Amino acid sequence: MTILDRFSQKGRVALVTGGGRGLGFEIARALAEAGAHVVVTGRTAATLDEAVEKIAAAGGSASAAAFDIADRAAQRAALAAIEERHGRLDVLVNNVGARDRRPLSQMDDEAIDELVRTDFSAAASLSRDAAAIMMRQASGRLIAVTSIGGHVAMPNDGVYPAAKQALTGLMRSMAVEYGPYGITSNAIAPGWFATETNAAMAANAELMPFVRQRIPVQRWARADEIAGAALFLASDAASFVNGHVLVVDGGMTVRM
Ligand SMILES: NC(=O)c1ccc[n+]([C@@H]2O[C@H](COP(=O)([O-])OP(=O)(O)OC[C@H]3O[C@@H](n4cnc5c(N)ncnc54)[C@H](O)[C@@H]3O)[C@@H](O)[C@H]2O)c1
Ligand SMILES: O=C(O)[C@H](O)[C@@H](O)[C@H](O)[C@H](O)CO
Repeated sequence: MTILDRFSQKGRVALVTGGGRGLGFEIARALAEAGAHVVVTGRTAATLDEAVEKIAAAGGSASAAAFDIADRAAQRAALAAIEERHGRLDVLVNNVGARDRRPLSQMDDEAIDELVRTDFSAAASLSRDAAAIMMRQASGRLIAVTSIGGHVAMPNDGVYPAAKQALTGLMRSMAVEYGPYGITSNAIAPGWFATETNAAMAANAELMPFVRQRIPVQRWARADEIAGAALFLASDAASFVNGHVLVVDGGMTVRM
């Protein structure tokens, strides 16, 4: 077996939440290109169908499951369908993350709860139920897409960084709890990526002096620059990497 073989996802089944667009789509595309069957989830069936078509057109294998990530019954149904159809689940990427760019002082109780439910609690229940399948196989990969938000905080960004840090803490607990069962848990913490959701900010020329000053590589990341980190953590090449946060931010958080 060569080192490149250790990156292969052949014969594996992966579930990528929020895989219809943005970073989730790039992660799904990479896992499929490496040989996995990838199930992408999200709320909009048409977006997911388009993602599945793109992956299939490139020779990959994918299917879609449309549901709100916070809907626990729908989560369980999606996992049951994967078990029934494929008999296994090798990789879970908790990529869904809602954004609420408001200071805490402007967020009411419902807004706080909703953000935590979507960005943290949904990943906790889905990971628990996915890990139950992975424990029966004695192998699996749990990957959380967190953020540099929380390592550092932006003004007017009240709760999102806290939800992402909660997800980081969960990843570490899972690394300890599930490590004995052959399941690794890791996080990817992206910096500033020019995905659809950031399109207006990425196109804003007034922000570029800040970007050049704060990000050592002096630019926004392309969405596909997340893919290598995800494939690595999902692969046998990362078999002894457990409980790690892989920061992908062009050096933004290490700059004084
Ligand atoms: N783009 C960045 O710069 C950046 C930086 C750090 C972290 N992140 C994180 O990376 C992840 C992907 O970000 P992105 O830029 O691709 O954003 P995005 O908004 O395009 O992706 C989020 C995905 O999750 C889905 N989603 C959101 N709420 C959902 C819900 N309640 N139920 C089901 N699906 C839901 C969206 O439809 C979308 O497919 C997020 O967790 C985000 O917090 C992004
Ligand atoms: O943690 C995050 O999700 C990121 O920081 C993103 O929100 C953006 O890249 C940044 O805020 C600039 O728009």
